[in-house]
Amino acid sequence: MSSTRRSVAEAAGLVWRAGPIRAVCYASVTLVQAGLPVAVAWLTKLVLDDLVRGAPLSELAVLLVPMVAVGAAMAVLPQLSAYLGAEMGRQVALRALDRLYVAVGRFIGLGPFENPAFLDRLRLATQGGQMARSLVNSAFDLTRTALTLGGFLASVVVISPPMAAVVLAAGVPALVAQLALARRRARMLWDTAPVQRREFFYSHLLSSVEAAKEVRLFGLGAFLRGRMLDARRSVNAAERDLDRKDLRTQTALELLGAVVAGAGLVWAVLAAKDGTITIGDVSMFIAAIAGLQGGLAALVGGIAGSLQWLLLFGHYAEIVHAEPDLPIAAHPAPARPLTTGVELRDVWFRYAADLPWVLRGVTLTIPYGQAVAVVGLNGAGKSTLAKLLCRFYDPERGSIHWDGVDLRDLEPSELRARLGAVFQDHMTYDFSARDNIAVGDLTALDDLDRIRAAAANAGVDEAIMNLPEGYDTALTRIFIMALKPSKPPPTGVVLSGGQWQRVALARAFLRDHADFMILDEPSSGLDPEAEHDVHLRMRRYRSDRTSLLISHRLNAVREADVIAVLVDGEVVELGGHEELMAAGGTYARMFRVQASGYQEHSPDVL
Ligand SMILES: Nc1ncnc2c1ncn2[C@@H]1O[C@H](COP(=O)(O)OP(=O)(O)OP(=O)(O)O)[C@@H](O)[C@H]1O
Repeated sequence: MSSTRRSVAEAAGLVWRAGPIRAVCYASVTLVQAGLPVAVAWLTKLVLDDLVRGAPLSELAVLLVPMVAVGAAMAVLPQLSAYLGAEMGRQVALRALDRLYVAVGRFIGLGPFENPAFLDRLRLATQGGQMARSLVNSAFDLTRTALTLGGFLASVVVISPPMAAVVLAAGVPALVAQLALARRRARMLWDTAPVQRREFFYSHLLSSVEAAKEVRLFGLGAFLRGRMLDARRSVNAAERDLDRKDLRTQTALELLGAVVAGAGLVWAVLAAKDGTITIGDVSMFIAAIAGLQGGLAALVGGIAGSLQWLLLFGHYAEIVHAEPDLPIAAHPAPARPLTTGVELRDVWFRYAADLPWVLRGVTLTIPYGQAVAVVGLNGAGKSTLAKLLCRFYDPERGSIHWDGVDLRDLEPSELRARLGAVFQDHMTYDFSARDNIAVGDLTALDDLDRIRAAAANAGVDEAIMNLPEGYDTALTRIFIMALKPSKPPPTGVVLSGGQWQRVALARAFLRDHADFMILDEPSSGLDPEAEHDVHLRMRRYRSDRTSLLISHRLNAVREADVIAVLVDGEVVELGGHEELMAAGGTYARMFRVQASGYQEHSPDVL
C-alpha cells in the first residue's frame, strides 16, 4: 500500500473506531450544511422574480416559509457541527495516542530510541492525534465545500455556462499553487524537526532540576539560551521563507479572483439591462459567483490543508505500522525456567556499522545456580554485555543461549519476565516510594507486604518508613501528588543517591521469582558500610541463583564462582578469585592496585 493510501486508511479507521455513530451524525450534518447556501440563493432568486412579476402573497409565503427554516438551520447547524467535530477530534486524538504508544512499546530493543531519525519522526508522530483530528476536520470541511461548490456551479451553468467555465478555470492555478505550498510546508516541518528537537533539549536543560546544578555552577544559562534561540531562529527563518511564498501566491490568487468576479458582475448587469436575464438571475448570479469563489478558495485551501496533514500524519502511520526493530521468531519458543545456564558463544557486537566493535568474540557461560562476575576498565563493554543478555540488542555475530535456545528464538516478553536487573543508570521515577519499588513487578502494586520485604532486603525499608507518609511519600519535588482530596498535597522528598540505589535494588529483589539476575554496578553510590551491607544481602539473595554481577569493587566480586576479566571487549581471564590472583594477570594487578588504594589513599584507578 502506498504511504498516502495507508495514511488515509489509518485516519479513516481511527475516526470510525473512535465512534461510528458520531461519525455518521457529523457526516449527515456536513451534508445538510453544504446544501444550505445554495438553497438560500435559489429561494432568494425565486422570491425576487415573484416580486418583480407581482405574484400574490400566498405564492410568496410558499417560498418565505422554507427560507425562514433554512435560515434557522444555517444558524444552528454550525454550532452542532463544531461540537460534533470537536468531540470526534478528542476521541480520535485519544485513540491515536494509544495506538502510537502501543506501537512504541512493540519495539523490543533500544536501537530506535538511539536513532535520531526515529526520534524526529516520533516527535512529529506524538502530534498524530492532533493531526488526525485536523485531517478529519479538513476532510469534512472539504466535502462540505465541494458540495456547496457543486450546487453553485450548477446554478451558474444554468444562467451562463461560459461564465461558469471562467470561474472554474480561475480556480485551477490556485489549486496547483496551494498543493505545492502544502507539500513544502510538510517538508519544512520534517526538515526542521531535528532543530526543533534540539531546541526542546536546550529548553529542557534550562528548566530541569537535574541540570540546574551544573547550569548554575558553570554559568551555562546564557550559553544554553543562546543555542536554544539559535535553533528557534533557524526554524523561524524556514517558516518565514515559506510564509513569504505563501503571501505572494495568496495575493496573486485573490487578485485573479477579484478580476473574474468584477468581470462577471459587469456582464450580469449588462445582460439584465438587455433583458437577457431576470433581476432574480442577477441576485442568483452574484450569490453564486461569491459562493463559487469563496467555495473554490476554501476547497483549494482545504485540499492543501488535508494534504499537509496527510503528509505529516504519514510519520504517525509509519511508526504505527513499523517493522519490528529486532527480528522476532515466527514461532517463538517459550522461555522456560532456567535449568542449565546462559551462554554467550563468540559474541561480536558494535552499536552501529560505523562504530568500533565493543564486544569481540566473547564466549562465556553463566551456569545455572552460579554467580559470575565481570570486571574490567571503563568502556571495556561490561554494561553492553548486560544489555545484550536482556536482548536490548542482538549480537552482530555469534549468539546468546538460554538453556541452549538462542535468545532470538524466544518470546522477548517471556524472556524478560525471567530476568531481574539493576542497571548502572537505573531510573528514579517521580512516583511514590511504593510505586517506585512496585515497577519492578507490577503485580505487587497493591501488596505492601511484598514491597516492604523487597525494600527490607535492599536495606531501605526503615528509611522509607521514616518518610512523612511512609511508602506513600512522593519521591519527587516536581510533581504534586494529593493522597486524599480533602488534604493539601504533602511536599515530596528527594532521596539520596545511595538510597535511590537501594530502591533500584529493591525493585530487582521484588522479582524474587526471576531465574537470572543481572546486577550492573548495584553498589557504586553507596558508602563503604552500606556497600558492605548491600553486598552481604545480595550474596544471600544470589545464593542458589544464577546471576551476573558487574562491579568495579573487586572486593565485592571475589566470592563469585567465576570472574571474567573483560579487556577491550574480549574475555582475557576467567576463573575464581584465588586462581586469578595466583595467575598474576590483569585481575591480580587491578585487585592489588585497589587494595593498596585503600591503604595508601592513592586514587582509585578503576
Ligand atoms: N548506546 C551506545 N551507543 C554507542 N556506543 C555506546 C553505547 N553505549 C556504550 N557505548 C560504547 O561502548 C563501549 C562500552 O561501553 P560499556 O558501557 O559497555 O562499558 P563498561 O565496561 O560498562 O564501562 P563502565 O565501566 O564505564 O561502566 C564504550 O566505548 C561506549 O562508548
